[in-house]
Amino acid sequence: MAGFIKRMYMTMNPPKAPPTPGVKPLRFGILSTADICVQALIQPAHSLPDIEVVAIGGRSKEKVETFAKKHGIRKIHSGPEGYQNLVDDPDIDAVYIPLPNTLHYEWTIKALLGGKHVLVEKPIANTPEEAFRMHELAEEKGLVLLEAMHIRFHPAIQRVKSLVTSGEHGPIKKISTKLLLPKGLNKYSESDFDLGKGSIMDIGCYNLEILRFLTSSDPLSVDSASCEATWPGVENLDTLATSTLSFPNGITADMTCNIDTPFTLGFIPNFDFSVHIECERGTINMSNFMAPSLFHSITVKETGGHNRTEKAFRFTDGDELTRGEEWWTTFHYQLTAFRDRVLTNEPRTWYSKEDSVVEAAWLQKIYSKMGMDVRPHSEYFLKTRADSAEYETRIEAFGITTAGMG
Ligand SMILES: NC(=O)C1=CN([C@@H]2O[C@H](COP(=O)(O)OP(=O)(O)OC[C@H]3O[C@@H](n4cnc5c(N)ncnc54)[C@H](OP(=O)(O)O)[C@@H]3O)[C@@H](O)[C@H]2O)C=CC1
Ligand SMILES: O=C1OC[C@@H](O)[C@H](O)[C@H]1O
Repeated sequence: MAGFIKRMYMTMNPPKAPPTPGVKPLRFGILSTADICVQALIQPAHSLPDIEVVAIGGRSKEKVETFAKKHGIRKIHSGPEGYQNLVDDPDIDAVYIPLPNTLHYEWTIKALLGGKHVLVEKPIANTPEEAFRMHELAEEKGLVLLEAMHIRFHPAIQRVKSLVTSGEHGPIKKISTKLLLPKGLNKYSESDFDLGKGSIMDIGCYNLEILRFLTSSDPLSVDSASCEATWPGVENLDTLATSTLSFPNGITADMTCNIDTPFTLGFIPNFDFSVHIECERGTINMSNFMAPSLFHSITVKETGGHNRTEKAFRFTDGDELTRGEEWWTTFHYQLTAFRDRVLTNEPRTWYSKEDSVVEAAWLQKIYSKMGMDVRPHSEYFLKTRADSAEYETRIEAFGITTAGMG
C-alpha cells in the first residue's frame, strides 16, 4: 500500500529532470487541450531529461490560454488557424496529437509536412490505408512517427512477453484479455461515430495489441464478434464488444472490452485490465496492464506446481536513462522511447509501422464481423488521395487488400 501511494504521489508530482549537458532538448507542441495531454505528455516530459513542452495549439483562445497558464506552456496558437500555426511553428521539433481519431490522419500529415516528428494517439487512424500513408510520409521525410500504444512500453508487459517467449511453459494454447471500465468514465454522443469512437476503437485496440504482442503474431481470422450499443440515443456506437480470434500455431484468443460496465451491487465500480495466457505446461496471468505503475501482478503457475507472483516496475538492465523509476507510467516509458528514437535512433521498445497498419486492419475486421459499420475515412484523406494507386500497391506487402476501403 505504501508503495502504491508513493508511486501515485510521484506520478502526480514528478521531479524536474536536469538537462543532459550537450544535448539539444526535443521541443514538443501539443495539438489541442484534450484531457489526456497531462498524463501522456506534460507530466512525463517534466521528469524526463531532454524533453520540453513549449507550445500548444487549440481552437478556443480562452481554453488554450487557461491550459497553457496552468501547465507553464510558454507559446500558444489559437483560433481557426491554431492547429496549422502549431504544426508550422519553427520553435518545435515534435507534435503530440490527442485529437478525436478521425482527425489523426489530417493533422499527422500536416505536422509531417511541417517537418515535425509525431506522437499520435491510438488508434492511429480509422483505416489501415490511412495508417500506411501516414507512415510512408514519415519515412519519406525522415521523421519519427509513433502511435501512442503506451502499454507496450512498460517493463511489466515486457516481462510477461519474456516469460512467454522463454518457452519455459511451452507454447501458448489460449489467450484471453479483458478491458472493462465502469460506467461514467466515457460518454458517447451521436457525432462520435464520425469522430471514430466506439469501445473497440477506444479500448479494444489495447486488447488486440496485447494479443498480437504476446503471441508475436497477427490474427488469422475473427471467428466470432458481437457487441452491445447501449448508449442512450446513440445506435451505432459499441459500448461492450466481445470477439474470438484464431492466431497461428493453433492459438485461440478472446477479447472483451466494455466502456459501460455496470457497478457491482449498484455502487462498486468495475475495472478489469487483465490477460490470461494458457501455455502447454502452465499459465501466466497479468492484472492491470493499462496502468501497471499503480499496481499490477504477474502470476505464473506451472501445471501441478506452485503459484509464483512477480512485479516489474523498472527494467533491470540498461542505462539509468532508460531503466526507469518505480513510479514511471506507461507514458514515461513511451516518451523515453520516442525521445530516444529521435535523438539516437535507439529506442528500447517500438511500435512499428507494421503494428499500426495491421492493428487498424484487424480493428476493422472485428467491426465487420460484429455487423457494425467501420469508422469513416478522414475527409482530408478522401480529398487528397490522388496518389492512391501507388500506395495501394505498396500496402499489399502487409497482406492487406484495400479494395472496398473507400
Ligand atoms: N492513452 C489514453 O489513456 C487515452 C487516449 N485517448 C486518445 O486521445 C484521443 C482524444 O480522445 P478524447 O480525449 O476522448 O477526445 P475529445 O473528443 O475529448 O477531443 C480531444 C480534443 O480534440 C479537439 N477537437 C478538435 N476537433 C474536435 C471535434 N470535432 N470534436 C471534439 N474535439 C475536437 C478539442 O480540443 P481543442 O478545443 O483544444 O481544440 C478536444 O479537447 C483519442 O485518439 C483517444 O483514443 C483518450 C483518452 C485516454
Ligand atoms: O485510451 C483510453 O483509455 C482510457 C479510456 O477511458 C479512454 O476512452 C481511452 O481512449
